[in-house]
Amino acid sequence: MTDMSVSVSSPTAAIPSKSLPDAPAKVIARNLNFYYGEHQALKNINLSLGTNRVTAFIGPSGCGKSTLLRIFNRMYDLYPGQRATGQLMLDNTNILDPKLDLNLLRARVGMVFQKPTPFPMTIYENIAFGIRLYEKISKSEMDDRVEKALRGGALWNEVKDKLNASGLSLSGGQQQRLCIARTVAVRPEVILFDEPCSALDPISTAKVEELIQELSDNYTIAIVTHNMQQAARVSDKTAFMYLGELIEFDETSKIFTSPSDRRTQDYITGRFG
Ligand SMILES: Nc1ncnc2c1ncn2[C@@H]1O[C@H](COP(=O)(O)OP(=O)(O)OP(=O)(O)O)[C@@H](O)[C@H]1O
Repeated sequence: MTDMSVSVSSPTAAIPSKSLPDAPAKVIARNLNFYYGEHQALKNINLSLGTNRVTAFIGPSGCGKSTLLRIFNRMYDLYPGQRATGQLMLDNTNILDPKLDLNLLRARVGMVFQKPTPFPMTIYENIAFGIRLYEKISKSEMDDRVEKALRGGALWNEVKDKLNASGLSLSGGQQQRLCIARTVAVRPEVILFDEPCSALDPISTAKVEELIQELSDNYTIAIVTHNMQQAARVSDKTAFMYLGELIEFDETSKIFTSPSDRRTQDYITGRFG
């Protein structure tokens, strides 16, 4: 771990906490474009997500961060008129292949949304439900998997005595950790976080950030955030996007201390966005 001092005078930048060696790519985007009907929302994106690394996506509202995240698990497929071109590889799988089994893709690439969205069922069932979609296992194996997932979501100690209570009875921060546990339960390889803390208080935010760092031991993570400090705290690499383009993509410490592009510097120092 290398602590870097922030050389850019900034109201928003924080001290990047880690600098790890490059990891092999888990996801690679080459000349990736995305269209909402006629509107081109992403222009020629080239980047890779390192295996078991955290990649943060930052940039002003409307620059295409969520659009990019939603391509990684083909979420856009649910909506007519939306299409991607170019290449997007998950290991040797072409994510954009029209013949791809989307259920399997979404088991490999899980997603946690901005607003906690537990299913209206018990805490136990919130976890078991997703596992049952993919696997047939005994009750005792399921009990085990549910416990492991809730531990993975850093929630087990808080809910172990009330697994039959409704997921909706939990606090917002607990609900978000339940959603993370639910995602982890199906053993994905990649986890996408779309502004996962924007509805949470600072204590819950800290817990989720800590959890994201722990999860990066075993999962490749992409996170969209408006919070500069959060990007600096949790990510290894940061991508700055602007008007549908990837402007700069580098080590998080580099982006927050000596960005190469003027627009990145202006954004992280709060001059626009
Ligand atoms: N369903 C949609 N139909 C048409 N255009 C859309 C749709 N969703 C997003 N867009 C447009 O695509 C562009 C990128 O939007 P996107 O939501 O990806 O940006 P973002 O960087 O995630 O923004 P924010 O930080 O506000 O969430 C914007 O110009 C937006 O208006």
